[in-house]
Amino acid sequence: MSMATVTSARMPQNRLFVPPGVYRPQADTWLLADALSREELTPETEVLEIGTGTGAVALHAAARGALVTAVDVSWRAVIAARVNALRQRLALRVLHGDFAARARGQRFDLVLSNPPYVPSPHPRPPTRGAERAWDAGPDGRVVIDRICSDAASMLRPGGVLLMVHSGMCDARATVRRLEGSGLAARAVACARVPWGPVLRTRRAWLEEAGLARAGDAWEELVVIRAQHT
Ligand SMILES: C[S@@+](CC[C@H](N)C(=O)[O-])C[C@H]1O[C@@H](n2cnc3c(N)ncnc32)[C@H](O)[C@@H]1O
Repeated sequence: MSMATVTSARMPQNRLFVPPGVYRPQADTWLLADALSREELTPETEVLEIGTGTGAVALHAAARGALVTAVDVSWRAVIAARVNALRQRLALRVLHGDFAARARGQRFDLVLSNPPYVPSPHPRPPTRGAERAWDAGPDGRVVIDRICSDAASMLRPGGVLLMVHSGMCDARATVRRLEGSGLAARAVACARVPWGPVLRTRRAWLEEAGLARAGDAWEELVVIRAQHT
């Protein structure tokens, strides 16, 4: 597994429309995009991006010719992704809603996600507001666990899930869960990034919850790749 230098070199970030309340693409976005760059895509490859935000990663796949569907619970994100697709003249189907409801009954060759993964003192993730992009319950795994549970049914045989999340929310548990549903899973990339403002404001709670040690200032991001056998 390589420790990546995360760059936005492959992504036209300056051309992205990022309205207030929509997740601004950052290190985790680029790490997922880098992992995506290593996957083979053809015009027949059907891709689903769960939690598309601005559509940055989905558009990266669309620019390589894949047939891409993106889904997000946030209407603002849906509109941003549609605007960004129009601006870049790329075909992208953007659906509003929870991924499980919108992907039900469909199978994809590639499922991508940079889901909410920040541990939060609140027992349940928020149902509205910008925090929906990062807050994921006390262990940071509420959405990750749901994606793990649904991965096998969303993928075609041979299909691949690429999911990025924080080392703080137990990447090994993700690998175990995915393997438990019959997928071959491993970490394929990681990057160390400085704590952002959300983690910094939660320092006392994270330390008390045993998710961080005093003085921690760097977070490890991990991309898990899981293949349907
Ligand atoms: C960390 S942001 C990632 C955005 C974008 N993919 C990126 O990497 O820049 C997570 C996104 O997931 C969306 N989201 C959260 N829960 C979701 C769910 N259950 N179904 C679909 N989208 C969800 C949020 O609204 C947010 O846009």
